[in-house]
Amino acid sequence: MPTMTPTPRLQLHQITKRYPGVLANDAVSLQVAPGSIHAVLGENGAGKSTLMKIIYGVVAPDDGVMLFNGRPVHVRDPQQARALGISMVFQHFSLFETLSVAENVWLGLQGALSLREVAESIAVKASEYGLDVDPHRPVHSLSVGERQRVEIVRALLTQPQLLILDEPTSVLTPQAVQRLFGVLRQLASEGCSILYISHKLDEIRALCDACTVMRGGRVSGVCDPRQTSHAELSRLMIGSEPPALPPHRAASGDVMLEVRGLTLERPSPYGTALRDVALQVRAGEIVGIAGVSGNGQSELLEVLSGESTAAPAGSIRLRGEDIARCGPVARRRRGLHTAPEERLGRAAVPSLGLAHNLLLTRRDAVRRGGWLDLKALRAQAAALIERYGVKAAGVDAPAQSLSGGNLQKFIVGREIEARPSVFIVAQPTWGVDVGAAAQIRAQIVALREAGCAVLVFSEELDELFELCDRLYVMAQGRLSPSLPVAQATVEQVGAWMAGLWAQEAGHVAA
Ligand SMILES: Nc1ncnc2c1ncn2[C@@H]1O[C@H](COP(=O)(O)OP(=O)(O)OP(=O)(O)O)[C@@H](O)[C@H]1O
Repeated sequence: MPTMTPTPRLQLHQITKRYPGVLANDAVSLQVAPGSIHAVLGENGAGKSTLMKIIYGVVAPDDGVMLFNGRPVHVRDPQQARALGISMVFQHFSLFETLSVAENVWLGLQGALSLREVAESIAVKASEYGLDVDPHRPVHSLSVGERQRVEIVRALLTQPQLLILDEPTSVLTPQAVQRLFGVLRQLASEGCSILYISHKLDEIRALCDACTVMRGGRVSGVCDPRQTSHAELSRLMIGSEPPALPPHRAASGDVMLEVRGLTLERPSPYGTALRDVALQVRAGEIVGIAGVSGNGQSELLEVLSGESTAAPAGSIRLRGEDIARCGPVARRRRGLHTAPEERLGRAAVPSLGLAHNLLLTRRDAVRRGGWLDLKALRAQAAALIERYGVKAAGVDAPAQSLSGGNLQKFIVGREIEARPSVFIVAQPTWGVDVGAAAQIRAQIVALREAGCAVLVFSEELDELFELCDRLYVMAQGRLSPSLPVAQATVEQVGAWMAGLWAQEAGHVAA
């Protein structure tokens, strides 16, 4: 007898995947209808990315069956997945740094088109979906947000029947998120199914028509997110609602970090020049830098962390001392710690164990004469893993074996635990589940309460409004005047993100 429902686009039965020490997927079953936008929700390390990689042929399951359009398939590699009509946008990008956007995409298409044709189709696709991507830019010059747009355009170019997105909006602005949702709804209405991994419950409820929740490698629930409240989703995922932030304390202290007259030519032809940037961060306050990525944030972050020492002498002061020409080690010695936005590569050595990754910025286990106290180092890593709820096979688990959110918790924790007097962090809760995000924010607030001066770069306005006492907005290499969060509105900050603060003379607060 013919069935009333259409053949599912994707069916997974009892998919199991073991890694040393963890059962990443434990008999997972999941079904996605044609044209459905299906959310996969779960705390960090729940097994979402592993499951998606199995569907896309990056990881082979130990057990289980996959059907695509009703037919059993064994997807051996991503090339075969794409041939079937499955495309994926990864959480960690897979672009070659030294190549241009078009060259990267062209490589993936295996010579089906000329490079010029690829560049043209990228430009067409990008403008069709309102994604700002220049095919000729070299990838190394792109910010994280820009790279993500490239990945999305690249996936769309393959005309997928099933598109997998692993936290696609984590670095997009609110406007760009809305545009992306428009794109995804359009794709779905054309019959393309979408698997959508996200930690943002509001997005899932606004976008998705089905939701599979995972916990500890298993499916812990299936629901219609449009009919499920924020609190219920939270509970399904982490067993409770995330705690609210402790209240703000009023007084702030001395100026700890001061930037004045910071003008800097662009470090590469595609970088952003900094123009007369000025900011202050006082002890006991959290100051945010809002703005769309690619507007000079990475350049500012580099000169603040000491990764670049190109800032003019006297333009960056720590407690009044000129540190513009100090490297990162000298800055850390003076109490300034930075957690950059790119976790794998800049903040962690992917192949190195977690304990050894502590050594990148922490010297607590280094004894006189450079002797390394391995026992102390491992104990330090173990304590961090425990305190921040990092899911990892142990202190020697290589950084690259951690799920995105868990590595994030480890790195942010590593810097917070250093008890810095000035802490600079970019996208502190990128890819982190709601429970862990609340925990990281609470730790940042605790740092402030202990008198630390905190500077947070984030593209998430909600996060900045929740965390910060004051905000600056960055646009085209310039920094707006500072704005107390209590007086700021999303609309105003949005307008400032387009560089429009100059027109609001008189509105400026100190
Ligand atoms: N290559 C690997 N080697 C060893 N363990 C791995 C590997 N990849 C993933 N794991 C482990 O499998 C588990 C599931 O990880 P996965 O990346 O699928 O989680 P996730 O739900 O996507 O998390 P997140 O939200 O943080 O991205 C984690 O405990 C992780 O440490």
